[in-house]
Amino acid sequence: MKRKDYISWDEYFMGIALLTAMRSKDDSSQVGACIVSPENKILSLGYNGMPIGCNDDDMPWEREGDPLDTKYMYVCHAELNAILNSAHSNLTGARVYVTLFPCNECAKAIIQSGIKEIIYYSDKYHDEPSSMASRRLFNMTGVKYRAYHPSGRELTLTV
Ligand SMILES: Nc1ccn([C@H]2C[C@H](O)[C@@H](COP(=O)(O)O)O2)c(=O)n1
Ligand SMILES: [Zn+2]
Repeated sequence: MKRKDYISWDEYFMGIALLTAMRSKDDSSQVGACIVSPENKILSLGYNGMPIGCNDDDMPWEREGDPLDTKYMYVCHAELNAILNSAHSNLTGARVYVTLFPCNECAKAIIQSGIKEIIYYSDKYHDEPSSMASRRLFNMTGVKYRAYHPSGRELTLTV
């Protein structure tokens, strides 16, 4: 008999985005992104982290203070990393599952890459100018976005 309690595509890909986020060294926000083709094939993954070659232990992870001593000047966002990690894939018509709604910089990269849909888990910066600009960009360019509605299913991994 065919199993009935298999996970949905949305649960599967958001689950992978959440797992990918667990690689992040950022203390306050761990973000993961999973880019998926129209045929439901995973094209790329990314999480927020320092650029290749920068030692995580030598970089600032602070949120406040002298801008040069905060993480914001240096960290690569999950969505951008996922796009850059997919260098050999065509992202036209793809969708991205991301654990945090994209900032305006990632919104620009998403649009330019050809990704057409965003499924996001958290929208905790909804009222920040960065999120407002992202929505403006997505609305103008026809990129769809929707909140992920957690199914409540608990997935346990023993690693
Ligand atoms: N869509 C986003 C938004 C933010 N990030 C990264 C950038 C930082 O590492 C962190 C946000 O830190 P916070 O201001 O919450 O302390 O998340 C991202 O990867 N994608
Ligand atoms: Zn971003």
